[in-house]
Amino acid sequence: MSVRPDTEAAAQQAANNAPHRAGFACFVGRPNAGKSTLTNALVGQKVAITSNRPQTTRHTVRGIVHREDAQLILVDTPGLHKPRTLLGERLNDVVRTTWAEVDVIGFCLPADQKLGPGDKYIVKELAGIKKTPKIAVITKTDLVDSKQLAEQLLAVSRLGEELGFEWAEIVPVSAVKAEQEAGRAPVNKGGGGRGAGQVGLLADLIAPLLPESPPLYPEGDLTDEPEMVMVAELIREAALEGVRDELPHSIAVVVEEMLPRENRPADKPLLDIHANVYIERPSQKGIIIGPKGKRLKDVGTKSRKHIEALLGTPVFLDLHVKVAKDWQRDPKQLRKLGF
Ligand SMILES: Nc1nc2c(ncn2[C@@H]2O[C@H](COP(=O)(O)OP(=O)(O)OP(=O)(O)O)[C@@H](O)[C@H]2O)c(=O)[nH]1
Repeated sequence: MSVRPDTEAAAQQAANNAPHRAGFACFVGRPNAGKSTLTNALVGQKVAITSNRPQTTRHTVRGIVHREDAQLILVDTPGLHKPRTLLGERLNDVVRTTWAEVDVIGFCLPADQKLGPGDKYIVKELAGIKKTPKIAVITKTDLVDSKQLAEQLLAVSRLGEELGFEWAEIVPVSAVKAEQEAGRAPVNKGGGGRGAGQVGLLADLIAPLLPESPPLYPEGDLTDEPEMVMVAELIREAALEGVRDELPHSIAVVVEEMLPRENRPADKPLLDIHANVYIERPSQKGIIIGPKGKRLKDVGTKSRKHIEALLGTPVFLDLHVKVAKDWQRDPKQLRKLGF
């Protein structure tokens, strides 16, 4: 008999005897650091909104990783940044409140970007949150060679020392590699995903840092974000694609209504979704709608596909573009738009 099965059996035995753990973790880092992509890779399904534009994550979206030994609830926060508007200030408050409440904080630093003032600003703020264990996650490792990666690992370790604390762990990951491996070894369900992407390893390292607790969510739940908010985020993500640089921060989406279409045969259900895309100025309307309405139509087609995948039902999506004048600066409008 080979040694390996015995070792595996022993590990399994230990896992069976170990107390179950459950708790919250959040990923922080500069915009575009790869936080949402990492959340999705850990959960194994698209729950957080990703885009190659900074600051796309506005709502706190939780992804839930179910494992034999632990349940990890991931809270995805917006990036911390210098506030220029009322919205910016509120977002930063959300971030700090989240940090103080979670069991583990993962600081994400892209492997291909020099550790800069933005990262130092965030880590300095993190150093102030003494009791929460902090893990440094070097993301996007597929974009660099081993020498560059080693330098980044050293840089982040030194930054911790400079600021007077020690990282609980420093882990390099690649969500892209993990995704490529996903077909062979899913991370969710525990046990899989220990390949070159190292996303499963990250979950292994976070799990022991969580408090002893039975699962907090039923197995199979991947997120507790209300469906309407998730749907709105999927539409906003599609609306952000390919628009001019100044526009992303001006787009908000509110789902007004989600109702099953009446008198449909039981095997052919249809969900009617009415949503408004809000922009700040009338001049932005043309950009969103596009020539002969083509852009808006594309936004509808694209987001509908994602929504149908999320909800598991065919959808009729009715999109309207509305102007909410200077909504980012107006407290009343912000409340109405869900901030
Ligand atoms: N090559 C590579 N690209 C990645 C990886 N992870 C994320 N990206 C890309 O990096 C960009 C930003 O990723 P996000 O996950 O949206 O980043 P974020 O930190 O959530 O961004 P904000 O929501 O703006 O804070 C996207 O274009 C991703 O496709 C990775 O492991 N490898």
